Amino acid sequence: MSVSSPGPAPAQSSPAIQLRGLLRHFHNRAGAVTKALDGVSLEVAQGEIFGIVGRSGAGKSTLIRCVNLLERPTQGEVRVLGEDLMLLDDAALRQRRRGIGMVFQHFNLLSSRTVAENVAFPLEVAGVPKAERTARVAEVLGLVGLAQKAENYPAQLSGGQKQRVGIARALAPRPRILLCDEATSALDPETTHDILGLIRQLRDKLDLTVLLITHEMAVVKEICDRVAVMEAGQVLEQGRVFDVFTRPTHPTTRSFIAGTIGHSVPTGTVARLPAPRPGEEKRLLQVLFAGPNSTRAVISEASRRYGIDLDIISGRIDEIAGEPFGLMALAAYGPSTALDEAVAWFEELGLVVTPLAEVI
Ligand SMILES: Nc1ncnc2c1ncn2[C@@H]1O[C@H](COP(=O)(O)OP(=O)(O)OP(=O)(O)O)[C@@H](O)[C@H]1O
Repeated sequence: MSVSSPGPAPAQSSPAIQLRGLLRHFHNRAGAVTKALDGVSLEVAQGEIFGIVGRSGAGKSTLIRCVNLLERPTQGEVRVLGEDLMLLDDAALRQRRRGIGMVFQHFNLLSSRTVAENVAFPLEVAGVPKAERTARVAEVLGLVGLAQKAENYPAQLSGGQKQRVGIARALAPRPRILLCDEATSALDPETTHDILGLIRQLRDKLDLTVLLITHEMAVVKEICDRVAVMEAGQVLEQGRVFDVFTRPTHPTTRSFIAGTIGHSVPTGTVARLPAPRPGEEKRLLQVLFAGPNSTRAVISEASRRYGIDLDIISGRIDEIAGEPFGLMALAAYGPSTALDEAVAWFEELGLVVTPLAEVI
């Protein structure tokens, strides 16, 4: 048995992963049903890093486990590299799973084995001859920057190093697809950044397709090309990360994003803002803008059109995958209806307006 790429070569145009109408229902003893997946459809293109984000219980783990059929959907279609996995017998499925590597939150390393032995494990299971195994282990440990640690035991490694071993083990059988199940959730922010950087590098170098699940929008912002936002077993929205961040359509997405790119406005500044005049209101707003509309021009025009005052409290430019977007905190003063009209006009122009209280 060799470690050459498992499974049939895909047609170039077919998506790496296609999920259609997935249902996964769990029945408890009392007869109640949990719809962990309630009609999920999505496609991940070859070479893409696709994120699934959602709160605890949204159905993310169930979904990612359906991709290699560790979890069998109650209904729906799971296609990987164009092939319907649900139609395969056990032996064929075991073989295809070698083409789908998996990385776990808690690394799942065997403590009694060295780093090299952990990485060799899936190759042993696949019956790869020893010499070939040794060469491949050295190669993947080099890829993840752990060549010097081959003879160490997991207990001698930091969390980030353990995850590098987890990634090397997943890559040893030369998968085309890498599933990452909260791969950085047990790591500190700096190590998270390193591991995400490594995953991106490996995607580029090995032409991998990566599907990751996370509860952190910051992870999505840092590494993903596209994202699906999940809640209660359903996909609320999906699209390019830049579009979902700058034009979220669902309140859950907005609240996820708010926590990630939200404003920090000094409380003293807010406290010093003047009170509204009688018959007027004061609203503190965050305005997110991307694309052709310059905010400064939009803000002065809104003042003129609606007879309101708009004071800029703070502003900054952020970016996702090199594409810039602006964030501005505004204090808006005027009659309630005029403020409503101005906000509606901003939104018509494609700006995303959120009460500042929701983002600080
Ligand atoms: N084996 C199971 N038996 C019964 N219910 C389950 C099972 N696995 C998951 N569930 C339920 O399905 C729903 C989705 O769970 P899932 O673990 O997929 O969510 P998640 O988004 O990954 O959350 P977390 O991040 O907390 O793992 C939850 O309500 C969970 O309790």
